[in-house]
Amino acid sequence: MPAAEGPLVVGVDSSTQSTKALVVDVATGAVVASGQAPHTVTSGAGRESDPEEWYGALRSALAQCGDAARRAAAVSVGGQQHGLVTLDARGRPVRPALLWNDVRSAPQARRLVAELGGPEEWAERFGSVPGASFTVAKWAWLAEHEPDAVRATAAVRLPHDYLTGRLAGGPGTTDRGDASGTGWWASRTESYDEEVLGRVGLDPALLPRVVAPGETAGAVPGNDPELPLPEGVLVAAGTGDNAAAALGLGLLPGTPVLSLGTSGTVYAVSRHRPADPSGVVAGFADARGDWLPLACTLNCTLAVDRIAALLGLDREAVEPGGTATLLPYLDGERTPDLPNASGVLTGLRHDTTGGQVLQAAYDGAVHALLGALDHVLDADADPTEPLLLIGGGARGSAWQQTVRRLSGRAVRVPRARELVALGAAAQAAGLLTGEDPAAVARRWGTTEGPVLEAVERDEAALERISGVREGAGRLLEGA
Ligand SMILES: Nc1ncnc2c1ncn2[C@@H]1O[C@H](COP(=O)(O)OP(=O)(O)O)[C@@H](O)[C@H]1O
Ligand SMILES: O=C(CO)[C@@H](O)[C@H](O)COP(=O)(O)O
Repeated sequence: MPAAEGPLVVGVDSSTQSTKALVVDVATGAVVASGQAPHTVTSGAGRESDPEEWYGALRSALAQCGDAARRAAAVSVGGQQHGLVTLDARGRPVRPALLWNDVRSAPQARRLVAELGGPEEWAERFGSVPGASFTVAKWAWLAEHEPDAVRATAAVRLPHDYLTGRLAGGPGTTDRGDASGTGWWASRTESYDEEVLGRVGLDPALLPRVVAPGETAGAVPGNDPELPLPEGVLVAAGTGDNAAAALGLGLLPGTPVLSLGTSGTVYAVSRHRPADPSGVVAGFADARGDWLPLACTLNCTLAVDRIAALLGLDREAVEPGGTATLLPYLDGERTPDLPNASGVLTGLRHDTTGGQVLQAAYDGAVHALLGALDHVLDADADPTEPLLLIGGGARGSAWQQTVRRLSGRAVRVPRARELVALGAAAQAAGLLTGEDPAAVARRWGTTEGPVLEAVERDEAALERISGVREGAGRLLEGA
């Protein structure tokens, strides 16, 4: 790894499957050390993860960075959005966190939307119509199913809040980007909404202070001998992982991003506060003071990898042609809003090959994301602007070619791999230098990488998938 010129900062990505840490040179953006450690996520009815394990993974990822982490001057955490972390009076988790992809809270979300004025009112006031992923629905689920856990809760946090709190100590903070995915932070007023909190019986005193963009969350007190960071390291506000990636790309309004990770997301930065009553677009805030309209699917890389495993194929062993259509809703789905759906495979013939079925899985996953692309972009966005492709899946040729064929747009694949961790690093760098974190990332050249030229959009495949989705009707609603 290259020698450092400037001060060093640490950027952390605590996502669904793992924690990744990068030590980055503020002067050049060079990654001088990195580490990664996995998380355990439950399978079955729900999706839960132990916050203590995330902190262990953070310590382990930092330890892999060796001496570089011990020389860092600032740190920041980007975390998976929406997860409900409940802490007791001593700051310990009351129970495992309920994650963004846990669909058990779908009935609570529907009830809340109906009780508080319907989708238009939610979109106008909160920027989003909450589904099962939103923290408010998870809290309502917990109150209904585990009232003892709710009674034992002295603090409510999001995943990045929890880790930021473990690093900085103190009473706890969050930021506008991650707060905007809770369903109790109103984008209209940029503050916690007492009416919705009252409705779900959550005392606002249990929530963290929302620090302003550029404000510090504190400094590492140096009381954890197993944390390989020096005492006094500044801790930046941190944010949700998608908002962190937007920082890491130095994103300007109108440039679309498609992220292929555990979740699939499509988003853009906007100067206008989003308010989509259809619920397709979540009207998140970004980490700088703008907005981040975003659509998210539950079934992306893990679902396609699972189909490849079922077929006994390598994930790249796709074949063109055929009539197979696959809706890969293995975990239920969020976009479209079908929390109880399961996967659907149709259009099989005697000559259908396994490779064609695998290609159909990629097509189904990408179709859901591209369907939301026009909704996240402002009317003035330039349609010739290349789509930025990021996340673990962006490294795969089958993913790249599927996005290219179904979008009809040019696709840029940044060489920089960990955009969430880089965005957190840029936020930490901004805290040190006073620069805008997105400008830091642009200075680092994080979007540099090959551009795949646009090809003609495969309208026939898109229409076939839309037709199957419409025709599947009640099949997709059942448990
Ligand atoms: N070379 C690759 N080709 C295609 N997919 C990949 C490749 N490497 C990793 N992936 C996929 O990326 C996923 C992880 O993406 P990542 O963005 O790191 O996850 P997370 O959303 O949890 O941060 C894995 O589940 C895997 O399917
Ligand atoms: O719920 C959302 C966005 O609203 C997800 O994007 C989560 O933030 C999880 O992200 P990854 O683990 O896939 O990065």
